[in-house]
Amino acid sequence: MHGKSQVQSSIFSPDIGDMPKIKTIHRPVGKPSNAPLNTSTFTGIGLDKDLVKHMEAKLKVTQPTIIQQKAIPVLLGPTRKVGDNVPKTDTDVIIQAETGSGKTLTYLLPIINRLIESEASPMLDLESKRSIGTLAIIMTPTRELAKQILQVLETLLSMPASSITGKKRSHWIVPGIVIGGDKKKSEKARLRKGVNILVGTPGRLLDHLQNTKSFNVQSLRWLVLDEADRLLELGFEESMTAILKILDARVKFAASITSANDTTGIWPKKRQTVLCSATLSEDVQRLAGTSLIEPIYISAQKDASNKKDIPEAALATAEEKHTEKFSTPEQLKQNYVIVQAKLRLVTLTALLKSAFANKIKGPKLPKTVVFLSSCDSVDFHYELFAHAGKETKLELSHDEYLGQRFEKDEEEQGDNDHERSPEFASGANRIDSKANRDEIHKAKRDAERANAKKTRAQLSLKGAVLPDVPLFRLHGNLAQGMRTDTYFEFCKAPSGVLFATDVAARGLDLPDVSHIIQYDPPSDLKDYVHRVGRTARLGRDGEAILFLLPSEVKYLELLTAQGLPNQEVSVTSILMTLAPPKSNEYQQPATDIQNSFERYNLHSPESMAIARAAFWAFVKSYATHPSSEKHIFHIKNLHLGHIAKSFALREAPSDIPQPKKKKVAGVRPGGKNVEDIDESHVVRKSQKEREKEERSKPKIVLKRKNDVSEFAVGDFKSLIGPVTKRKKNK
Ligand SMILES: Nc1ncnc2c1ncn2[C@@H]1O[C@H](COP(=O)(O)OP(=O)(O)OP(=O)(O)O)[C@@H](O)[C@H]1O
Repeated sequence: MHGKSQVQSSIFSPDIGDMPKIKTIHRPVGKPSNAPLNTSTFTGIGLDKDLVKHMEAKLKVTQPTIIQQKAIPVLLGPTRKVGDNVPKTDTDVIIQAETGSGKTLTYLLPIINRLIESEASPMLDLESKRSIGTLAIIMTPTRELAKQILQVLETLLSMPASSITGKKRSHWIVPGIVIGGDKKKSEKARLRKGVNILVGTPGRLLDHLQNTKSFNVQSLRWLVLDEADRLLELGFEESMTAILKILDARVKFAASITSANDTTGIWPKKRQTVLCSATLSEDVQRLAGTSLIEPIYISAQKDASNKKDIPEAALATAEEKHTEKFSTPEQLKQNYVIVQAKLRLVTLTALLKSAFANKIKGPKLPKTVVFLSSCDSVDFHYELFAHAGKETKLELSHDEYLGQRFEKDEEEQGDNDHERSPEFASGANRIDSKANRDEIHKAKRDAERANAKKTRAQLSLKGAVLPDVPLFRLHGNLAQGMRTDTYFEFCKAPSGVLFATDVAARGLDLPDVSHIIQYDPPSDLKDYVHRVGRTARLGRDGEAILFLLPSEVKYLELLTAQGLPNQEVSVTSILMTLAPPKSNEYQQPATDIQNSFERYNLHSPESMAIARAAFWAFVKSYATHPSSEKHIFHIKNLHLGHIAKSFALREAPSDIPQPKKKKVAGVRPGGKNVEDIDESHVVRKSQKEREKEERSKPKIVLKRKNDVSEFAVGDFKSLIGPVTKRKKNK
């Protein structure tokens, strides 16, 4: 693209005409549905007094939420005898509750409670405590979620001495973590010493089960699958099947342990498996196959399901009418906006600008997560918002720009050196050789790149587009250290924008997120629920908005069928926020923003390369929507020239990037583990396809139909599939 003169087209074109009218669910913002109840206490539902006191002091958690009230007594086991609904023996449990309703404490508290309860048992002497190995494993789909759970676990286990016995409680319970990206050697050493409650991601956990001899799981009593539907889905199937097989073979329960046997009666007699997610339904049993034994299903949903909100017409089949629908927090405001591709980028900018301009004066600072479909797109938007607007004004092609800059630099240099250099004084340097010019150019570009790399290695940046707003990014291609640090930094930040892939969609408890922007719709409907669930947590307010292209408007039907409420916001009302005070003129400011973004791309080969890679990643991830959504998301429906505009490119790039990934500071070179698979790279199947497949399989596995990796695609034709040619009449 460089060097070619490019046509700068307007982003505003005549009205796109009438849109099909889709019936959506209008639900007024309701009372918080995932907040703690004021009618119950933790001791009332059977938890140890010391543990409750400690939790109140450390986590400021005083009253249980609905799911905690329902599930904790069951998980505390039959010996506690709290409530009438506790089964007589420990059974497997499926827990389903809205995002941000405290599911982590729901399963952690009973496990810790049962461990500290048993510590007085003479059967569990100090020696056996040490040698007993891993008693609980908690599996999660992402490393950040594993770290978050470990943090909560460590906090809960830092209990002071008991007020009754004077002894320090829970000190013998050792928590630990095994995740991809961390050093295996140090994990091995910790496992050798003994980790009683282990949090991990499937790939690394399997690695240790296969290769770390000292990893003792013989006494395992709890296996928790957090975000279970995701773990039982595509991408994790091989690891999960292998893990369960190994655990089943190695866990020999009480028979192998003489001193710490089950006479205490406090721990489950055999392994208890707990599945947990906001998007689980009873049919997950079918996915989990033989790994669950007669599980009981505990849901936080009200008995009258939210199906009553769903227009009858949206429930297509009798089967669907009886299927549990997903639910989102009642206090969450959910909007959508239909935006033409050319206007996407300026609309996103307007939305962010207005959120930060208006709210910054309010009592609470805004904190926003923008979900994108690929790592490259995250990098592009992060870089763009961090650096655009700082460049010199430019209406030229890249080569013209460099040429002009060279002249300018020379003049500046000439001015500066005028007194010192006779050559400059005589103007001899102006007719410098081309070789010399190229050398200066190269040196300048190298310096620019070195600078850019330096800033990119930072965890957050501030740009000119959203002044004073720290910008973050999170995706699976970042180096692990940077991923972890960014996650913790964004948690701590009082305000900011996080550009992220679905790596941030599940389970992350990012404090005080006020806005969610789904700039690219998710490739799995369940992820819609998880993405919006990063806000409106634990009874707090929150707002989410979904961007749709005019050709994607039927996606609203899918949301409606799932009982997900949505209200339209017009694109004009968003762009209008760019207009100067007391004016309705928004087209010029929007055009200026678009132009400044395009100039930024033109200003260096590196920014251009990032934009082009993001463009192609977008197109490729578009191809990964499941077949049931192909009538909505099909590449044939995309106007590539307009999509290019949304990446601040003046034309759609004609070439597809080479398989070798560009090197960007902080980005991990090559090598993906299972848990790094970005959602965008996986072709998902429809519910029906999965069910059909599962019926024919006894096991946990779901086979990946077609893994479209970021670079697995050769050309545009291969993305849109085979085209049948008509035979020519001879
Ligand atoms: N009863 C409670 N009272 C106050 N705060 C709570 C309570 N239970 C949990 N929390 C806090 O609420 C936040 C959300 O909890 P958690 O991350 O477990 O939600 P979740 O249901 O697992 O969400 P997701 O489905 O998104 O994973 C955490 O910060 C947690 O400490």
